[in-house]
Amino acid sequence: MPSKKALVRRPGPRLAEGLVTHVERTEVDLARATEQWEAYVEALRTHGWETIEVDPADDCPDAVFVEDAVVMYKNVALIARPGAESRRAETAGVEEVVASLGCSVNWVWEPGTLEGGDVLKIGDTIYVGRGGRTNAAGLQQLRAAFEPLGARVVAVPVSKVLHLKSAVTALPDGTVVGHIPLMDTPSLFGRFLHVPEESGSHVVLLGGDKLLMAAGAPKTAELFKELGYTPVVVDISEFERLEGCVTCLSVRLRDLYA
Ligand SMILES: NC(=O)NCCC[C@H](N)C(=O)O
Repeated sequence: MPSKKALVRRPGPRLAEGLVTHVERTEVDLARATEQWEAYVEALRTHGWETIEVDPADDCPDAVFVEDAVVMYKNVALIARPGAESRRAETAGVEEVVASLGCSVNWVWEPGTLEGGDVLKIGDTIYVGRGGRTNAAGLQQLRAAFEPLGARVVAVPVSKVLHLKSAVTALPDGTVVGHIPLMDTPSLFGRFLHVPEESGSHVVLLGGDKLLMAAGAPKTAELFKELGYTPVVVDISEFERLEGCVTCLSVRLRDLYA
């Protein structure tokens, strides 16, 4: 039965120490980030999502980017093993919540590494970025967990951005949207639409024609409007300083069994 729950995790006191890899470090304003996070959560709620707060992991500066800790497919949660060692302690709290929601739980094991930001699901096709945070063993373990359940896993090289979903996400009709300069191999995606801004590549499907997007992509929002979608815009500029995007601040649970 379709469910509309979303995991979120409040920004912790050490947010400003979060990792940066492909961007220069700039100062993060924690108070402003917290306001932006609250508005993000409110946007999910306004569009019918019941939000569930995962317990804080205050020693982990990047814990707010909760999508990296788990990958959901059907009722199965694959607990990630972050490629960034400083993020490994984030997964325990997420595991507890998905187990309490009745998910079947599976894990990525050493030597595998995998972060949820590298996983883009479009129906039963699961694109997995092989890049700085997800290695070949992690990818293979995801295949072993999900292919027997009916998924088709497509590996995608990622070298220019942090995660696959820093470069591409998908519209409700399955069209992949991305900003070509950030992509290694646009030709891997069957139906692809280039968008004019980097953060225009990031959409969270809220249901129906509603697309949650960052305020930093006004031209892309216009393009999506012309295609019949309704952008729901949130300012996440403090998270963008740490290479975060709208997708990484939540995990939507759409196929809970219970
Ligand atoms: N899925 C995502 O896009 N996650 C963003 C993670 C940003 C964090 N500063 C990191 O480098 O791990």
